Amino acid sequence: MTSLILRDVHVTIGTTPVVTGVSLTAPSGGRVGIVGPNGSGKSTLLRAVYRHLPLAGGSITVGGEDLWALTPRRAAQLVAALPQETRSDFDVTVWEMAAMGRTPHKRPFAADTERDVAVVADALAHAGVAHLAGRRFTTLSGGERQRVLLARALAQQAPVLVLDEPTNHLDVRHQFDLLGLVTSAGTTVVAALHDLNLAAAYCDHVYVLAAGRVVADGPPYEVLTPELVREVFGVDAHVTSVPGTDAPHLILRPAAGGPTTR
Ligand SMILES: Nc1ncnc2c1ncn2[C@@H]1O[C@H](COP(=O)(O)OP(=O)(O)OP(=O)(O)O)[C@@H](O)[C@H]1O
Repeated sequence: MTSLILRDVHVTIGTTPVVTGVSLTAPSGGRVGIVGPNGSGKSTLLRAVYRHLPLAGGSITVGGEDLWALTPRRAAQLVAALPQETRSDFDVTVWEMAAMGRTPHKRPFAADTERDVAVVADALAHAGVAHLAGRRFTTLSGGERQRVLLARALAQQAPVLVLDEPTNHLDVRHQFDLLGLVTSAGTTVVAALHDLNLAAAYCDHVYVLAAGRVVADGPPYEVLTPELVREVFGVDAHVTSVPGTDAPHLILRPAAGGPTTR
């Protein structure tokens, strides 16, 4: 089991500081949500965690190891990602796309072992896309692609899973299926989510980003208050609870008196 700890992380794009001093802890097996308005830096932060963007300051440790000091192969053994956008012009089959998740566990150009084949088959089945295994990835719908990319991430068998808007493109049932699947496996999960109710239902800790900084964090019922939602998102929220749980449920509506801007 593996924790993920970000300390005072800064990420700069070009000359623009986009993430400015974010500290975040995902304990081993924890389910951490990142919410925040468009452009608040969620994807940029997660890109630093799956090493697509370098740190301009701070540190990220995975299971106590300095993520940015690891080889790419070792880092990919520890952190798997479902990014928000992935090139969709890969002319590969669904099976081949999911099998890419095995790369960090294999020698270059090595053939798949029986175990690789079993892991890929299992990942496709869990993501609900085993029936698509022979299809070209480019011919899939947006939601089908998303689930195949989830299968690729699952096949990676990393103890930390980073999800950037994983429910984009998914119908409601598949939203529940995906989040239920990734949050029930004991994996450490960090997910950027736009849907506050999904964040509340599936995460045990939520970080709220605004303008590249954490403005609040804690259990969803402590953090996702009407005051915070109004302040950060500029909308009104009525908070109820999901029966039988301590997860808040937000009924959102346009702010009385018009939108506020940040
Ligand atoms: N390659 C880039 N070049 C210039 N600016 C960028 C680049 N990538 C991101 N940004 C800017 O950085 C800021 C944060 O973007 P980011 O994608 O991290 O936000 P986000 O919180 O994930 O937003 P969203 O909810 O819209 O997905 C935005 O203002 C964005 O325009």
